[in-house]
Amino acid sequence: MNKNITFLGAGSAAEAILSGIIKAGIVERNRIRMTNRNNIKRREYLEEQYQITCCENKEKAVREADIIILAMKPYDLQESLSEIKSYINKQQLLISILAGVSTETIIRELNVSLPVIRAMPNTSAMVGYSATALTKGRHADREHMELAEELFDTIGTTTIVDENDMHIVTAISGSGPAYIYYMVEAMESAAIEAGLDQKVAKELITHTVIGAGEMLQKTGERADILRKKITSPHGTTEAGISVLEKNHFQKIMMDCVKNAQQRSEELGKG
Ligand SMILES: NC(=O)C1=CN([C@@H]2O[C@H](COP(=O)(O)OP(=O)(O)OC[C@H]3O[C@@H](n4cnc5c(N)ncnc54)[C@H](OP(=O)(O)O)[C@@H]3O)[C@@H](O)[C@H]2O)C=CC1
Ligand SMILES: O=C(O)[C@@H]1CCC=N1
Repeated sequence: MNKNITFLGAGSAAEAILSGIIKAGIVERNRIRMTNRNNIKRREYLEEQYQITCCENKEKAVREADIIILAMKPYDLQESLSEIKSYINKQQLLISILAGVSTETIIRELNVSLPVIRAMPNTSAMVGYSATALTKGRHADREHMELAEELFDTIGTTTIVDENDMHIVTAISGSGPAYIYYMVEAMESAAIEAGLDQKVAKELITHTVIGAGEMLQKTGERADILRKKITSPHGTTEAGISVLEKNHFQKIMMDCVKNAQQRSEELGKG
């Protein structure tokens, strides 16, 4: 990809994407720039770790970019856009990964008919497994979307969705890895409490999660069917699941997703 890419924001989401892009080798390192608000140590770490250019000067980084990736927190958006507003031009593509924030909000804040793509990746980008959802703003065309797909395909899968669906998408695949990690934390605690070595527990649980994911993908079976195949009558799985059922685990998970979705909606309102 013969494009200069500038990240505005150098936190965990930006690093996950950066790391995936670099591993894929789709963009030369000297074409990638990263800026943040003021954390110099973070910029030094990223420069050393990835051999890219990190800078404080946003003007040069933005003016020379073909693709600008917004990766700051939603509440830092206004300040960030006001800093770069005068350096942006319509030939550039702006990709926002901000939870909740619509393409219209960005277009309005910039007051320019700029192509904007909204993306919701997740941190599994770091290992090439992001499930990224993409949607385009009103000034973006097919070519812009294809460019965004080309970029995000290097860090996992891409799915085009309606912008109205971005809140629920953020709740399931943006935040989703955290729910899995939370469950893994509890499984590890139970294993250690039962006397299992921590390393052994981690190894077994990690492969269990990977295996379950692969089963969902490769068999194409519904989750409830796969679950039932493990649940022998009067067996251990039934005993375990009965506690989840008694404690309304599925309702809790649904509430968890709904709350995340609502939070995305709130973030979008500013
Ligand atoms: N974490 C995740 O799993 C995912 C996050 N997202 C989205 O990505 C965004 C970033 O999240 P995350 O990486 O977790 O957050 P972090 O807090 O880790 O990073 C935020 C970054 O934004 C920088 N920043 C703040 N203000 C400005 C500014 N004015 N100009 C340039 N950079 C600025 C910060 O710099 P400094 O440190 O100097 O203050 C920091 O590098 C959020 O909008 C989130 O919704 C999307 C998908 C997944
Ligand atoms: O927690 C957040 O707000 C971000 C968006 C999706 C994942 N992390």
